[in-house]
Amino acid sequence: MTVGDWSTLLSGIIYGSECSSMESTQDNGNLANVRHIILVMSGKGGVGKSTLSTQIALALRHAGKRVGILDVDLCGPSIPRMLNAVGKEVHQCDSGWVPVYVDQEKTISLMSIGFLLDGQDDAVVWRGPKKNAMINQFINDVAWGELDFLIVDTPPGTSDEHISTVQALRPFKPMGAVMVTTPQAVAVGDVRRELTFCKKTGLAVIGIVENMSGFVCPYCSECSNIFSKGGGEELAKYAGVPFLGCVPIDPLLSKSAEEGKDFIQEFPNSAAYPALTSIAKLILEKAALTI
Ligand SMILES: Nc1ncnc2c1ncn2[C@@H]1O[C@H](COP(=O)(O)OP(=O)(O)OP(=O)(O)O)[C@@H](O)[C@H]1O
Ligand code: SF4
Repeated sequence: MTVGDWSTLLSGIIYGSECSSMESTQDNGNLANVRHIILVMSGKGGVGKSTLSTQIALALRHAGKRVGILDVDLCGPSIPRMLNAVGKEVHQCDSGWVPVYVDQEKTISLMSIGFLLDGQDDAVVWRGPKKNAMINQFINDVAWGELDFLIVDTPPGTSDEHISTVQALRPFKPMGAVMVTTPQAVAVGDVRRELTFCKKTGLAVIGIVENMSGFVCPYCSECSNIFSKGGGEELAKYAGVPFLGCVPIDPLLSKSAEEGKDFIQEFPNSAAYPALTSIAKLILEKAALTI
């Protein structure tokens, strides 16, 4: 299926000439100039994959990197809202779709099915083959231009979307997956299954993040472990993969996600800031090793 076929199927794509600076190397495709591809995954829904994808991207961007985000959560695309990009339009050029630039400097770009739907209440009610075709289009036909990092936000579980994403990315040798869990045993169990998925599909695991790991009181800085603590670190030890850190529950983080604010820039003194920037730093160190 060609780009043109999809553009008649889905509204919201504008034909334009915005991509003069982003022509891809014809031989290698649109990901030719993307240095590191990172998937953000979890066996469980609602654990903070999109939040972490967004914040890791912002932290890498504030570290001076060019970053793209690909939202392959077809049924629940939440990143446009988190980056204040709802209602923006995807354009089309000779080499494919031009992603939406979130900032004026064009250092952070985003592609999401959210940009292709008529309205915010539209639902994607597709069977596997159509979802797979869409994911292949997202991976092969978005003209990302030069990026240091492409962060791929995935839906929960180990479904068709995951298999298609990993298969389509394989030729581009992704750096690996960041696994997100919450501290509870049920979430940790689901992430254990996700680790098995990575093993079976040959996807490296960059490390595990424990999100919503305690609540730091803004008044006295006391940490209450609302959902228990330590499940992520234990799982990392058990699986023999790096533990990337604990991100606490931070009301400023959820408020920023709701309002599309740049949390990393606006709240450097908040509870979640040190953990998020430390995760980005670990990713940068790991990327330096794999250049
Ligand atoms: N550390 C945190 N502190 C406070 N709120 C958080 C934190 N992490 C995530 N949230 C909030 O939890 C909710 C779910 O997060 P998010 O949408 O990122 O999860 P998800 O795993 O991507 O969900 P889905 O499985 O639906 O894709 C959001 O409202 C988000 O703002
Ligand atoms: S953590 Fe401390 S300041 Fe916060 S509500 Fe409890 S007692 Fe009060």
